[in-house]
Amino acid sequence: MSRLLLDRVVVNATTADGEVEILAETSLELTEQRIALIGANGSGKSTLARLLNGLVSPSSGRVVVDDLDVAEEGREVRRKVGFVFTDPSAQLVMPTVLEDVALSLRRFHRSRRAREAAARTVLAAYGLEELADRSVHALSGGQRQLLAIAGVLACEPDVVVADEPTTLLDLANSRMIGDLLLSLPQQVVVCTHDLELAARCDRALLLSGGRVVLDGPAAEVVDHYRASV
Ligand SMILES: Nc1ncnc2c1ncn2[C@@H]1O[C@H](COP(=O)(O)OP(=O)(O)OP(=O)(O)O)[C@@H](O)[C@H]1O
Repeated sequence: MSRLLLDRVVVNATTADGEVEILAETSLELTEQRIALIGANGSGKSTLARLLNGLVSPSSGRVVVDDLDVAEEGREVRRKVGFVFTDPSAQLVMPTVLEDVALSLRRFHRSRRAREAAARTVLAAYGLEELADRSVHALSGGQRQLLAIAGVLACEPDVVVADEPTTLLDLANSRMIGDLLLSLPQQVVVCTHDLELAARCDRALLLSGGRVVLDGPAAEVVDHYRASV
């Protein structure tokens, strides 16, 4: 597993009311395979998740992935840490399913032919091969999220960070995506309101008001959170 380190990280944001703290000073070391970030809307889960691949920068402190400082080696870190958004449309940019996965693979294969062949293999691995020539806009929500995750995994990241990946999905698709994420060999950090999914992780962090207020075995943290709301 990778070692994800937050060393005295603070995140501030500038708003109409001036500078506000959205993540209070946080130091953490994440080495478990499956880690859930839970807590109410606006508690700071996405901010914490986005720090891990440089989508959010700390106002002070350091974020280190293995031995890479995210502020200095963002490009390398983004190769190591794949990010799955709540809304897969944010990461599907090409007209067809095949072209979209092929685009993710441009770092691995120079020729278009090789990229498309590799993309077909990726699609087959996720049961999406029959949709190869379909428009990405003509997929169901579950298919779209599966495709977005396949595109991230095709780049062979060591860590997958997923920000509420099941929020827009129905029950069956949210189970399918949750099961997939938890079955990955990679390290997975998932922000979620799905407490069943969170409880199946190894470790959970409960956030409230921009702070980690509880951190421990996932089932215990989830039980505590359920009892407190
Ligand atoms: N760039 C920003 N500028 C101002 N405020 C921000 C910014 N980013 C986040 N915030 C605020 O910081 C707080 C934490 O936001 P964050 O998105 O991390 O919460 P969250 O726990 O992921 O919420 P949700 O469950 O609703 O997605 C919220 O009050 C949000 O409005």
